[in-house]
Parts: sequence; structure tokens; C-alpha cells
Amino acid sequence: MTENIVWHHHNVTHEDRCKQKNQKPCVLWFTGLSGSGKSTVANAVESLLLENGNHSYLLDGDNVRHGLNKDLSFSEEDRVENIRRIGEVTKLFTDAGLIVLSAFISPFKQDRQQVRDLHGSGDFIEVFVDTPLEVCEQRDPKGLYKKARAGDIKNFTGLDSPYEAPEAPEIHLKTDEYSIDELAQQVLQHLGANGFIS
Ligand SMILES: Nc1ncnc2c1ncn2[C@@H]1O[C@H](COP(=O)(O)OS(=O)(=O)O)[C@@H](OP(=O)(O)O)[C@H]1O
Ligand SMILES: Nc1ncnc2c1ncn2[C@@H]1O[C@H](COP(=O)(O)OP(=O)(O)O)[C@@H](O)[C@H]1O
Repeated sequence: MTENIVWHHHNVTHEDRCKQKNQKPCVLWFTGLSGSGKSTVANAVESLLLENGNHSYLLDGDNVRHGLNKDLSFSEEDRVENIRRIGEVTKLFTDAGLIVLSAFISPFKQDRQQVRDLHGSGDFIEVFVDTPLEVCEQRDPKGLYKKARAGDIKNFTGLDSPYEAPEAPEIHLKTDEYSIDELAQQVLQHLGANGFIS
């Protein structure tokens, strides 16, 4: 497919863009069940990054599925393609020098591993938003569990579609033990301790 396509080298380099922004780009890859708190915590982290003078961008499953990925369903095949595309987008954004936050269920280990491999060099940070299914279902912020239990939504993650939890995430957030602010601070602390932000 890439036959006859030649890679262009640009005058302004990745290093130039990082230096200009005074940060080391990375992807904070939030993964977890629907209602686990991915969007909520990612939003709180992004606000802290803004306050700290960092340059970031938050990619959110619901929003991206309204645009770039609006042709994709929730079949296994389409979820794989969803994450593949988002992986490529995060690669472009980190190349641009940004700290990228992505909030997708991303239920399959293999797909998350592929995004990790795409980034290489330690800038992929898996953030497991660990919330028991019962708690997610109780929160049910969009009423989707109720609809799924009633049979109105098929292939719902955690019910009739699988979620493969990370085994060794860089950051493990327990949302039933800590507040949103505390969880956001845990993420910022990891970024600081690992030299991504100052
Ligand atoms: N069948 C089914 N299963 C899971 N989720 C569903 C489904 N149908 C719609 N939704 C809504 O879509 C959001 C998940 O989209 P993602 O792109 O993150 O999913 S995936 O990574 O491709 O699995 C998810 O958003 P979050 O609740 O923010 O996770 C739901 O609002
Ligand atoms: N400690 C917590 N961390 C994250 N979310 C929490 C917490 N406690 C309660 N919530 C609530 O849980 C819901 C999580 O929804 P959301 O962030 O949309 O999840 P997701 O993006 O994973 O679907 C929100 O209504 C949020 O206010």
C-alpha cells in the first residue's frame, strides 16, 4: 500500500517542538469500563496540565466516534479499528510535541500493546481506571447499562462484550478509593517523577 510513497523530512523537528513547549511528550492512555471515570479523570488531569503551563490534547471515545470514527460500530472488529486509528492519531500528536490524553474503553490487550509498540521509547503510559463493574453500573452516568440490561444495546462492554484488564499498567487508579482530585494528582505525580513535566 505504501509503494511509491516517499517519507518527507521536515525542517522543524520533533526535538524543536518539544523544546519550544518545554515538555517531554507522552500518551496517557486511560482504559477502563464505561462509567469507570476515564473522561472525568482525564479532564481533571488536563486542567492541572494547563495550570502547570503544559500543552496537551484530550481525545475522548464519545467525541471521536462523532467524527473521525463515526463509521465504526461496537463489533470486535470495529473496536480494533477504532483503537488502531486512535493509536495513529496519538502518534501524530506526540510527534507534534503534545501530552496526549486518550479516554477509550480499549477493551483488548493486544490493541493496547500495538499502540504501545507504535510509540516505543517509554512514552506510552497505560492508565488503568479500575472501577468494579457494580460501581460503574450504579453510577451509570449515561443510562447505558440500564439500556443494555434491558436488551436495547448489544455487545456492551462488561456485560456481553469482554474487557481485558491491564496486567502491568504504569498507573493504576482506584476510583472507588480516591477522589477525582486525588486521582488526577496521582497522574501528575507520575509525569513529574518521570521527567515528562517540570
Ligand atoms: N456497546 C457498547 N459498549 C461500550 N460502550 C458503548 C457501547 N455503545 C455505546 N457506547 C458508548 O461508547 C463509548 C465507548 O466508545 P470507545 O470508542 O471508547 O469504545 S472502544 O474502545 O472501541 O471499545 C462509551 O463511552 P464511555 O462511557 O465514556 O466509556 C459509551 O458511552
Ligand atoms: N473517584 C471518581 N473518579 C472518577 N469518576 C467518579 C469518581 N467518583 C464518582 N465519579 C463519577 O463517575 C462517573 C464517571 O463517568 P465518566 O468519566 O464519563 O466515565 P467513562 O469516561 O469511563 O465512561 C462521573 O459521573 C463521575 O462524576
